[in-house]
Amino acid sequence: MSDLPGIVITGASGRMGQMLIRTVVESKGAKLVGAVERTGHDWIGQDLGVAMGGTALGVAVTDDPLDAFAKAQAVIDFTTPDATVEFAALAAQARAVHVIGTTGLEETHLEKIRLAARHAIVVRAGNMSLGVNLLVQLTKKVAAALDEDFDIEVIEAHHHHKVDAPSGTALMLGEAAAEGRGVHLADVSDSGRDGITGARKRGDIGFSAIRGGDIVGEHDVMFAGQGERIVLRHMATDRGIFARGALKAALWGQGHKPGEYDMMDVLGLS
Ligand SMILES: NC(=O)C1=CN([C@@H]2O[C@H](COP(=O)(O)OP(=O)(O)OC[C@H]3O[C@@H](n4cnc5c(N)ncnc54)[C@H](O)[C@@H]3O)[C@@H](O)[C@H]2O)C=CC1
Ligand SMILES: O=C(O)C1=N[C@H](C(=O)O)C[C@H](O)C1
Repeated sequence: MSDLPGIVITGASGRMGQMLIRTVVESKGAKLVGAVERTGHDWIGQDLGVAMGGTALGVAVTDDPLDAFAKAQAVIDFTTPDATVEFAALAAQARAVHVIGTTGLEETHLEKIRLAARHAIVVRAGNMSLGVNLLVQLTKKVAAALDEDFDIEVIEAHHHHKVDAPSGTALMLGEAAAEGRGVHLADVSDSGRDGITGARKRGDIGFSAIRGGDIVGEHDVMFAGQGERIVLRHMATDRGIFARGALKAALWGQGHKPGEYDMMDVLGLS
């Protein structure tokens, strides 16, 4: 057995789960030691490689997360908010780094993750790609340089399966714009325009969401002024960028102190 860090992937059959499995299996810096799916899923009990339509990987898919986490140094989790909260407590119990990519988390979920992070290393980000994390920094800078004569709009587009809006990335970008302006996003966020909304309020940060087809993830931050517009854009065309970022976070987390970190810490951008 190699002494590379052992990784468990939760939500193994999902769009991100399968991409993460391929990324870990191909990596020279980590080994796959477990795969978790929800109780009742067809893949439970099957060899993961076979379930994915390939050759056996020697890892059986399980619905017992604690048993899987106990064998791992890190858990990479792109599932649902309720599952992620459950996994946060179990990863802390197993002393495994918990990398959270799940979006759509509400304050009640975030509070439970914060509790787990008192005893565990948690790395959480609504987007694990290098490009988006750079875009967050750029957004903060441009927002700080411009005043409220420039209206800020965050426009995102995703595949038709996505269940949450605004996307986790759009919220990161909105937070960065608000921080650049020195305001709280909660005080200026406008995400539900429909009907007679009235004119745009000066200083608001607006969000629009497109859902369609197989769009992996696209984000624009628009600064719209009089006679000119600045648009910062990121386009994801391959989920591998998120999976590689998540694996980097799992390895970075080894040996760090308990606490909640993000990709800015991992990428050295903070
Ligand atoms: N932070 C980032 O860079 C990115 C985040 N995401 C987020 O990751 C999440 C998952 O996205 P997708 O893979 O597209 O969704 P998906 O629906 O394809 O996959 C989710 C998987 O989680 C499984 N699952 C649900 N409850 C479970 C439980 N209790 N135990 C074990 N498995 C469970 C489902 O069966 C499914 O296989 C979403 O919140 C999405 O927004 C997606 C891409 C990048
Ligand atoms: O659900 C997705 O697919 C994605 N979710 C993340 C988000 O909510 O921003 C990241 C990426 O855009 C893909």
